[in-house]
Amino acid sequence: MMDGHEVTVVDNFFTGRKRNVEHWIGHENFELINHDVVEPLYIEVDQIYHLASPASPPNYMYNPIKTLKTNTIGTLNMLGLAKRVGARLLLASTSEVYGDPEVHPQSEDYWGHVNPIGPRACYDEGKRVAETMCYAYMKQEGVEVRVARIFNTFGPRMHMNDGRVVSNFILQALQGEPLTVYGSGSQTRAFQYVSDLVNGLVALMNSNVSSPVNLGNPEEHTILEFAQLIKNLVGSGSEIQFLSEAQDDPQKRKPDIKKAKLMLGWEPVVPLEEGLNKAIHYFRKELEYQANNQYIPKPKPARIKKGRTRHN
Ligand SMILES: O=c1ccn([C@@H]2O[C@H](COP(=O)(O)OP(=O)(O)O[C@H]3OC[C@@H](O)[C@H](O)[C@H]3O)[C@@H](O)[C@H]2O)c(=O)[nH]1
Repeated sequence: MMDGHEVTVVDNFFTGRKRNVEHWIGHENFELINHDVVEPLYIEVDQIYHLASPASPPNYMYNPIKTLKTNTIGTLNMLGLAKRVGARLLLASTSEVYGDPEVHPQSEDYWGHVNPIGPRACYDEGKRVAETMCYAYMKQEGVEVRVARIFNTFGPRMHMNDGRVVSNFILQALQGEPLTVYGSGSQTRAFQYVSDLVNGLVALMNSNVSSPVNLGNPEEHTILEFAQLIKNLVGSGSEIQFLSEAQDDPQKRKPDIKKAKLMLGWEPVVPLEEGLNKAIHYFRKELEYQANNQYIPKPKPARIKKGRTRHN
């Protein structure tokens, strides 16, 4: 919008919130539509960032059929829209297409190791078939597609109840509650800050690279190291609590970003601690906001019917 583009945001608010975009409402280049991409959408656009789908494991597992519909029917609808209006479509795919990887770090030519009937399948397989659909539309219909395989990302405006590890640990540390580590904590992840991802998505959309590109920060940590880091940054006395391991949890994950560096001239620039401090600041404010804006329903006073005076 700041570059002069007109932006239409389409959201069904399943995991998104109007508060996240309220500062744009009224801007001449901004429009917000409450719509679910599982239903067809008729608008005129020249670029489509197809970001729909819950991305947090507890959210996408909450209603796996809906997750599948969003990633299959929703993707078909967005590709149909792209075909009709001649728009370019960028699919937000995921590092989860690599499943519990047997290759480390993961580069784009790795086909992945996914359990097609496990609890994560609605998302992993949903995104895999969404990629397949993109390339079918590209080959058969000439639709221009871009595919970003997004690795773990965090930042301000994540939902408090998102359920992913960064928001969970920060909120737990801020509230003095135990940091919940699933399994031994030896599994690894690499976290990128949201502004790096946004820059990568825009660079990919405007590039001529139609094959999949990893977007992530390659700095890898174990989840236990990560819990300790967040505890220190918050200055929290919270304990670390070990809970049972999540089923099919990928044991290691780290992006190989050579392709993004070479073909997009992109790489993450926000250091982990700087990004985490921004997220911590945001969640501190959110907790204050929540404490001051609790909606406490007041019981309605009983309606007393005016009695009629009976005259005999
Ligand atoms: O409270 C928690 C939450 C999570 N974890 C662990 O932390 C690791 C990261 O878990 P998250 O839920 O944040 O995210 P995951 O890496 O499992 O999945 C994510 O991967 C990449 C994206 O495409 C997706 O948005 C998301 O599915 C996992 O090993 C998980 O078991 C905890 O130890 N404690």
